[in-house]
Parts: sequence; structure tokens; C-alpha cells
Amino acid sequence: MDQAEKLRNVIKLKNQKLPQKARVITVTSGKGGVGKSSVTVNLAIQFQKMNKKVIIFDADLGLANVEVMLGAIPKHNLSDVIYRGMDIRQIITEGPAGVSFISGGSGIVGMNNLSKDQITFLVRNLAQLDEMADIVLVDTGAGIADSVLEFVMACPEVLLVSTPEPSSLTDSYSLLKALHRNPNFAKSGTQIHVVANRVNSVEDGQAVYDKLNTVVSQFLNGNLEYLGMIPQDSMFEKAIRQQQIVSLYAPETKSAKAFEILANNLIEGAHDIPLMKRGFAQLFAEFFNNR
Ligand SMILES: Nc1ncnc2c1ncn2[C@@H]1O[C@H](COP(=O)(O)OP(=O)(O)OP(=O)(O)O)[C@@H](O)[C@H]1O
Repeated sequence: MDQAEKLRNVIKLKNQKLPQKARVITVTSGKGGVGKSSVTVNLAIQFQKMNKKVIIFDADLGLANVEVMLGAIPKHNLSDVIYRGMDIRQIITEGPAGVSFISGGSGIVGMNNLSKDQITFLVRNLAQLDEMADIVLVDTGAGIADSVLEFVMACPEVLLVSTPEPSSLTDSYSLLKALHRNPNFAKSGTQIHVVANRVNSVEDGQAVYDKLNTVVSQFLNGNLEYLGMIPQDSMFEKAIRQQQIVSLYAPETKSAKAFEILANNLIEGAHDIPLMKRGFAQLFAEFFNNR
């Protein structure tokens, strides 16, 4: 092959449309009730406002908070894909402002005992989401249960939500410890961003990150990134009481503005993401591989 031909091939490769892969961000927390589902739903709204197509995958087996917050009850969940051969598109529920979501439901438990054929079918189906969404947000359960750790381990980008409360900080550290000590955890291939929620000042937020990052670097030889803070906000609570999402209910209030900044930070800080943009199907493939 001569020089000119090589060049033509390079140009051809560059122009070739590579299959789109969604950016997958897993949202987790050490303990329940610290605002994990609120962060997921509000970020989804903010991304939609930035013209990014978002799908939330609710992998939290607990209280189905995402559904309640989005005010839409799903008719189906992942088990309908696994056991009833439904197409992934049939189990997507439309929420407000164009945010759609998928409920993992009992399908998450069922994932423990899938045959190779079922796994292949599921992963192929999930690959469709990579073409439909720019960003998939995965809401995991809280704590160090295996199902939570497995999702976090399979995802290259993780948001860890913590409040300044000592119990939240301790539980965040327990989660980080369990993760770092797991042989399947790829430390260098994973970005963990800390979101400090319910803080009273910028300094409080920074302190949440500093405390966690200090122990992680000292005792686990790891590293955390700081994404930003969400202030304690009475409008946030008012929105929740009215089954509304603060980013839609009161877009000018301080917590909604903070979500806007967080979403911007995630989009703007994404220069090294293309390499990490492995997609949703790949996340599941890895999830099953780690078992
Ligand atoms: N920044 C905030 N300002 C005021 N209230 C907040 C804030 N963040 C969270 N809350 C309150 O905390 C409650 C719990 O939030 P959320 O349901 O998002 O937590 P969670 O971590 O997802 O809980 P679970 O683990 O049960 O799923 C909300 O109902 C809300 O009232």
C-alpha cells in the first residue's frame, strides 16, 4: 500500500460513523436517604435541558423512588425482557420533560441465575439503548450489597452522593473500602465523582470531599474527583412534598441551580470520556463477566 492509499484509508476511517455508545453514569451512596434518587432525577432533567437524551435505569430494589419522583408507574420491568422476551423499547416509561426510564424491578434479582443464552439476549437488547440515549443514568441501591457493588464496578463513571453527616461519611467510606478491596474493581479505569448534598455552604461541600478523599488516598491508595455540592434547600423539600422535581418546579431556586452546575461540570469535564464511553450493553457484559 503506498503512502497516498494509507492516507485515504485513515480519512475513510475517520469519516466512518462509529456506532453510538451512551455515556453511562452510575449514581450510588453509602447509606439510604441521602438524596441519591433526587440527584439522579434532577441531573436527568438538567441533561435534557441541555438537549441530551437521557434514560434512567432504576436498579434500586428498594423503594422505587425514581418512579414516585417522575410520577409515572411503569407497566413492565427488566424481567419482562429476560423471561417474556419483550423488546427493551417496550419497557421504557416516559416521564416528565422527555426523561424516560426503565425499571430493573425483580429482573435485577433474577440476574443472579441467568443462562448464557439469556445473558446474550439481554445484552443484545440493552445495546439498543446505546443508540437511543446520549446518557444513561443508573440509580443503584445504597450501601455495600453485592448488587450495588457489581453495578458500580462495571461502570467507568460513578457519582457518590454523600451528606456532611458523620453517618453518611462513614457509610460512604465503607462503600469505597468494599469497592477498592474487591479484586474485580478496576481502580485506574473508574472515575468516582463525589456529590456533597444537603450542605450549608460551598466550604461544607468541599469539606465532604476533602474528608473522603483523604481517607481514600491514605488507606486505599485511591483517588476521588469532586463534582460539586447541592445546598440544603426548603424549596427542594416543598417540591418533594408536592411530588415534583425541583429542577422543574422551581428552576431558579438554589438547589436547582446547583444541579445545573453539576450537569454542566459533567458535560464539560468529559474530554477523557470517549475512551470510557463503553456503553450500556458493555456495562452489563462486564457485570456478568465479574461474576
Ligand atoms: N438538597 C436537599 N435539600 C432539602 N432536602 C433534601 C435535599 N436532598 C435530599 N433531601 C430530602 O431527602 C429525602 C431523601 O431523598 P432521596 O429519596 O433522593 O434519597 P435516596 O438516597 O435516594 O433515598 P433511598 O436510599 O431511600 O432511595 C428527600 O425526600 C428530600 O426531602
